[in-house]
Amino acid sequence: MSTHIDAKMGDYADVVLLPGDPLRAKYIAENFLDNVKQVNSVRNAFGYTGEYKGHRVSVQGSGMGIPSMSIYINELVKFFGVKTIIRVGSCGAIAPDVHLRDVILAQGSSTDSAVTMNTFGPGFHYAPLADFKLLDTAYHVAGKLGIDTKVGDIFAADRFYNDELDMQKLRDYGILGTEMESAGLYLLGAKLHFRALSVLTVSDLIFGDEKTTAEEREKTFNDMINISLETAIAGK
Ligand SMILES: O=P(O)(O)O[C@H]1O[C@H](CO)[C@@H](O)[C@H]1O
Ligand SMILES: O=c1cc[nH]c(=O)[nH]1
Repeated sequence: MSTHIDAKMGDYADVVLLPGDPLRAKYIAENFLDNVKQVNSVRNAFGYTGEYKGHRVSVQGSGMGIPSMSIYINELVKFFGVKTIIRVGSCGAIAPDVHLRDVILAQGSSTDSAVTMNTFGPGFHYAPLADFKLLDTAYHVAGKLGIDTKVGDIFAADRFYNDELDMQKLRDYGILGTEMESAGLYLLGAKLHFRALSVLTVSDLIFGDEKTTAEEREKTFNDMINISLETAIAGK
């Protein structure tokens, strides 16, 4: 076991879907996986391992924000041998052509988090990127499933509530949407040598009033889940 995960080596598959919401992890395990075993419940950060089309896949809740997510990623990779992590998250739409419930594949993630600067020091601005093969696979898998995806840069915000940020400027520079983890996921992917991708569903509009409910965010983002599971087992 590790500090925040009460499992043993071998309990997790080498590929893990990582939603922020532990109840989304439960929903995925109960509705998409066969032969499911719960492998973590410490702090109610639920983790499960099961089978998708005969292949072992795990799903683990990461909590909100880079600090919480980084704890789970470090422990999954260092103590449980995880090699591929696909975040399945919600996000707010920023770009004008991104609509409620659209699926975004985050090719890169800008951020106002200090993690990149604290890693490299001032004056160097690291560009956190998705694993290209995973991204390419997810894009083509989505096409085969008939699901349209938007691919590009997203913004991993350090704060959910932030009055000081100029969202219009992010829109002007082509940022598709905002969430709170992907830059940290991609930075850790590079550091710890695992494959990383964020697949996101638009849960609300930054420049509009439409939004999904908490229950919808937990239980209805099936396009994102199907793309991610098919990507997880592609080539196996
Ligand atoms: O739906 P999840 O995966 O938690 O992702 C988004 O939702 C949370 C904020 O409501 C943040 O974690 C953000 O990144
Ligand atoms: O982090 C998030 C998630 C969903 N919507 C937002 O605006 N921000």
